[in-house]
Amino acid sequence: MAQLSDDCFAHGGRLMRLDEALALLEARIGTVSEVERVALTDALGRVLREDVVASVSVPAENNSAVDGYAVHFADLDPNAETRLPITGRAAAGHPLGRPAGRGEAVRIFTGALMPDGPDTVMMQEDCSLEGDTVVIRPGIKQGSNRRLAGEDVTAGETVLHSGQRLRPQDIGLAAAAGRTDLQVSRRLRVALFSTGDELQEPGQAPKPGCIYDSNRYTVGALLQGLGCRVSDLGILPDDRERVIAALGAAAADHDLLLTSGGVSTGEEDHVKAAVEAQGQLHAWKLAIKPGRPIALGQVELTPFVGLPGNPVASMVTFLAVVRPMILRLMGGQVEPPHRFAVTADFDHKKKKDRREWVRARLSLDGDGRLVARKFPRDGAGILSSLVEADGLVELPEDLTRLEPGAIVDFLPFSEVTP
Ligand SMILES: Nc1nc2c(c(=O)[nH]1)N[C@H]1C(S)=C(S)[C@@H](COP(=O)(O)OP(=O)(O)OC[C@H]3O[C@@H](n4cnc5c(N)ncnc54)[C@H](O)[C@@H]3O)O[C@H]1N2
Ligand code: MOO
Repeated sequence: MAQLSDDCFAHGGRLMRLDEALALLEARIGTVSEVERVALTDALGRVLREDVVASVSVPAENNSAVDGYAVHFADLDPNAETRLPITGRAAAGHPLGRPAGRGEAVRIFTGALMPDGPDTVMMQEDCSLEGDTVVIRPGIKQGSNRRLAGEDVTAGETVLHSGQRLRPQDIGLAAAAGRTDLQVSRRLRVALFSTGDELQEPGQAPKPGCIYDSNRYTVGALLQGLGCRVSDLGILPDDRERVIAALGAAAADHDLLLTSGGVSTGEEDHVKAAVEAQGQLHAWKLAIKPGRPIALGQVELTPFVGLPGNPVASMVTFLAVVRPMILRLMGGQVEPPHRFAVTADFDHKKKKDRREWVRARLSLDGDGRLVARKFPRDGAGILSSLVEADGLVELPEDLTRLEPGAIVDFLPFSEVTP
């Protein structure tokens, strides 16, 4: 289960660009090798670990796309009404059972097998009936309203690729292609802790100077959204021996250890010492805002990530760094999430060489353009700003000044959270 080489996160200590951090992680983190077979009903969100080849064509045979009448196009008068006798009936799952010859019209329903012979289907709204005769207006094209065998999927075609995270439509296509189960990465086992003497469990009577632990809930939910099996190991006490024991025990049966808090200076931090006692720890300073300090390391050969304690920093750093890392561990394709061009309605000054994300809400302006409005309070501790926002305006490293009206990249939360 070793996904790491020894001391793989070593880095010089200077401010690191996000691209550099991601490239380093990509180079040094491997994929958890174990896979499992799951029923299609359990496959949502899992990372596919096989190519799926269709065993059948979809549709398997030519069928009708509408309710109407199947006819031979050659029987239709291009300039005048055509009258044809209705000689049979084909419904979905109930084929005509014989070829239909020239001069016949077969009553047909959506999804019904096209009888041998007819090549065109007249929609019933475009016909009228005179007893058992259908009256067809001129003007239809040959082959209309017919779905051809294999027009969706051809037998033997690869319809899904190893590394995809399975969405509802992917699972539907696997079913259409004849599959009942899929080979996926086994769930990643992630141990999640919070650290900090000021933290209390929600529900406890509030103590002076304390706050309720929110990061463990935000990060736990992000992990669940990625399909991880999360071991919620609570708030770590400020007791070095217990932290060493807790991290050591978790390393034995988890693929990733995740904490939040205590990564900036680390003086009072037993987590740092506990990781170092059993592996290595490297404090990275990323050229990003919010976020910046992040600790990467390993306990034995299990990767360890210490997220910054500030709630906004912890979620944003998770999305920017830990999410791609988890996708990689799961064997998923790590493609950058889609950003969308929107108009900024705010001005913003920023430091050069730093990637910044501004929490923003989208609305339509009078001209129908999508406009990103900045959330007024932008501290790294303002968790409500993430709740109010639809996503993040992403400002690149080389930008120093943003003027209202500028076109910016918008990263909706829906691209990176469940
Ligand atoms: N002298 C310096 N001070 C700070 C620096 C720095 O470089 N030099 N960096 C700042 C930045 S940026 C951040 S982010 C924080 C990171 O601090 P830590 O990761 O060490 O986190 P803590 O000090 O433990 O906590 C920071 C803040 O977040 C609150 N917190 C922590 N855990 C949770 C939790 N589970 N749920 C909710 N809130 C949490 C904690 O109470 C603190 O208010 O450091 C800056 N300072
Ligand atoms: O990581 Mo810190 O948020 O920039 O406060």
